[in-house]
Formats: sequence, structure tokens, C-alpha cells
Amino acid sequence: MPVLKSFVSGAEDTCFPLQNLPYGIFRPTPAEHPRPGVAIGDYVFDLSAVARAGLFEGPLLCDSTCFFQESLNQFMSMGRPAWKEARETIQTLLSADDATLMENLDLEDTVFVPMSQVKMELPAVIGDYTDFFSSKEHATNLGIMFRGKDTSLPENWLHLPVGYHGRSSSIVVSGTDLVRPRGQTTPGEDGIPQYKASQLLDFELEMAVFIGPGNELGKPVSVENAHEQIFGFVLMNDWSARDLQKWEYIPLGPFLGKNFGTTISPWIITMDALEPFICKAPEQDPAPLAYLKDSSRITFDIPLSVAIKPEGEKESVITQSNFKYLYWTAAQQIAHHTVNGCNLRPGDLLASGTISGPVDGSYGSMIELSWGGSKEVKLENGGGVRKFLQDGDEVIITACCKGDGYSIGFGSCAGKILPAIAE
Ligand SMILES: O=C(O)/C=C/C(=O)CC(=O)CC(=O)O
Ligand SMILES: [Ca+2]
Ligand SMILES: [Mg+2]
Repeated sequence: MPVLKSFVSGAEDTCFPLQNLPYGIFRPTPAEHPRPGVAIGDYVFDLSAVARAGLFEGPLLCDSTCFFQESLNQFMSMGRPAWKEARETIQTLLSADDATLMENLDLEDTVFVPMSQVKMELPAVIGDYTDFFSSKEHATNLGIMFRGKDTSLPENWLHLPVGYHGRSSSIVVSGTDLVRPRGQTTPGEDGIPQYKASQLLDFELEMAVFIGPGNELGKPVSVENAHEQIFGFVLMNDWSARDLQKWEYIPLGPFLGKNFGTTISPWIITMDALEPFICKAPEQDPAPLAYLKDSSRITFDIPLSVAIKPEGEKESVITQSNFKYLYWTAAQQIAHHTVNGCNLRPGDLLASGTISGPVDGSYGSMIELSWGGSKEVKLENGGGVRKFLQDGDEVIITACCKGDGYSIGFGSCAGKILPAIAE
């Protein structure tokens, strides 16, 4: 098939070609309202301006106010038929074969905003955020460190996608600095818990799904229908303070060690854009219960990379992994999350869990890369060594799927650690 081409110059050489078209919320200038846009090459295509010009002519979008909102929740709630209609319209308007925008220079001027000029915001109002624990390698590695070799993988782990309810208020968009948290850690020799700035600050390499229409309370989503609920994917860093986590997590799971900030990338990559990268998830043994049986085992081949950029230094890649390693698929996570009747709502965020691969250089956290702080991780370019994160370190997660003559990029999910506030 010939490579689809846009008239936006150079778009095909970027991570945002005509095949991608990810959705985000942006401000063209600080004084203007946030609005929905699509990334194309080095530009943001302003969907509010496109809608105002009456260019969404399909039956589901022609009278809709979804692109006049300051979040994507309304558009997410409309479901796959509306998403398909929007993609077709946008792809046509941006293609090299279509003259609508090229013939209307005033309009062309208002719909394209240079990406370097905009400020990206969170793409949705996130009502609820859940974090899963779906990498067998990560669960095993942390199990060995937290619980010992014999009980490394909890008994339930092979039978259900373990998860916990996270906190949405502290989810921030890429580029937001984070203050090193303070909190309680394991008692010292005097038996008294310590209160201090976290010394074992970590990142977690994750991806997350934005939920589309959602389900009614009491009506589970089947594993077969789960993909209809996925609006798209972002990159995520579930910052984790391991010393706080270790002391607080028994028996209810993560709390303050993980809710001081969670960073996501601003562009939501759709299922349509990812279709060429569908592959099979790992075989499951033992077979899960019927409600979790996912005969398609559909997942995506998404190469992931994490770099650390120390203050004033060059960045250094410290690990490379892939979304396809996850044992539990997004469809199984959705089916499990709703099997008891729990309702998901448009804009809810479901995180994959840390994505570790099978070998040392593919682990998705510092605690695994430094094996609990027992060895040093070397940074390139004179960046020194790390066991955990230092103040001034910026953690940058990126992902790019290589297609036939084009790339589907995710942009980046980055955040810098600022020193803890003084006591
Ligand atoms: O094994 C544990 O006790 C803790 C695991 C995590 O911290 C990981 C977590 O947040 C879930 C995940 O990202 O996979
Ligand atoms: Ca996590
Ligand atoms: Mg978090």
C-alpha cells in the first residue's frame, strides 16, 4: 500500500504522520482557552477551529459540541463510530489529495498552530485512576525483593490482573516538575518509624488506557467487547517512593508512596493508529477463568525507552522494554475491573502496571535495574551512576512504533525531580 501523505510538509518524517493523528488538549497561547487538537508533523491541528468552520459534516459530529470542550471526555464518551467518523474527516482534510484547506488560506492559518508554541494540558478530566500489576517479570522481581524468593509471585497473580485504586488528583501532564516526597519509613534500631525525604525515589515505566464510553453500574464489560472501551493509549510514569511504599503498603497496598505525582504524556494514540502493530500477548498457563479468557490475545508491539537526564547533563537511555511483554492484556484488565459491576466512566485512566522485559536491560524501574540498590546503574555522557533518582534528574519515557515507511510516535512523558521541601 502506498504511504499515506499529508500536505503538511515533513509530517511523514516525524512521529506524527497522517497515520497517527493522536488527540490532545492544548492552549495556543497562555491567554487562550484549552481546546482539543490533533498532532500532525510539527503542528497542532485545532479541532475547535475545524468544527467552527463546519468541516465535520458526518452525522455524528456535525451538530456535536465535543470539540468546543476543554477536555476530551465528551468525545471519548461518544464511542467508536464517532471516533471513526472524526478520523476519516481529519485524515481527508490533512491529506495531500484534498484541497479544502489549501484553497482557504485564512482557514489554513487558524487551524494550524506550531507545536513549539503550544502548552499541552491533561487530555481529560480523569475521574478515576487504576494501576494494574500485569508484568510477570516485574511482579516476580519485586516479589523477590519485598517478599522473598519462595513467595515472589503471589498466589492470585496467575489467576487475575491484580490492581489497586490510585489517585487522580495528582496525575500531571509531561513537563511538570515533581517535589521529592517526605513521609514515614521503616523503623530504625530504636523501633521508631522515621520521617524524612524519600531516599529511594523511583520511576515506573507504564502505559495507560483512556476509557471511552464506559459501562453502567452493575453491567460488566465482557473481554470480547473490552476494546470498544479503549479510546487510546498514553505513556505513564508512576513515580514511586520505595522506602515509603515498603513500610506503608501492608495490608492495603500502595498509598502515599505513589500518589505524590503520576506523569502522563499529552497525546493519546488511538487504537486505529496502533492497528498495524497488533501482535499476540504471551500464552497464559494456567488458563484463566472463563470471564478472563481472551481468545484473541490481542496486544501491541510498542517499543519503549526510558532515559535519565541529570541536571545540566545529556540524557542517557537506561532501559528498553516493550508493551507486548505484558501477561494480562488491556482487554482482560477492563473485563476484570468491571466483572463485579464496577462502572468505568469516560476519561478514566487504567494503567498497565510497570512494563519489565525478560532481561536486566529491559526492567521498568530503578529498583529492578539496581536490584534493590545492590548495584550501580551507569549513565552515559559523564552522568555518573544511580541506584535511585537524584534531585535534578529528569526521567523521560518515549515510545515509537516503526511502520512500513512511517512511524507512530507517542511523544514523551517527562518530569524532573525537585528537592524535598525543607522541614
Ligand atoms: O510487588 C509489590 O509489592 C509492589 C509493586 C509495585 O510497586 C508495582 C505497582 O505499582 C504496580 C505496577 O506498576 O506494576
Ligand atoms: Ca505502578
Ligand atoms: Mg503515581
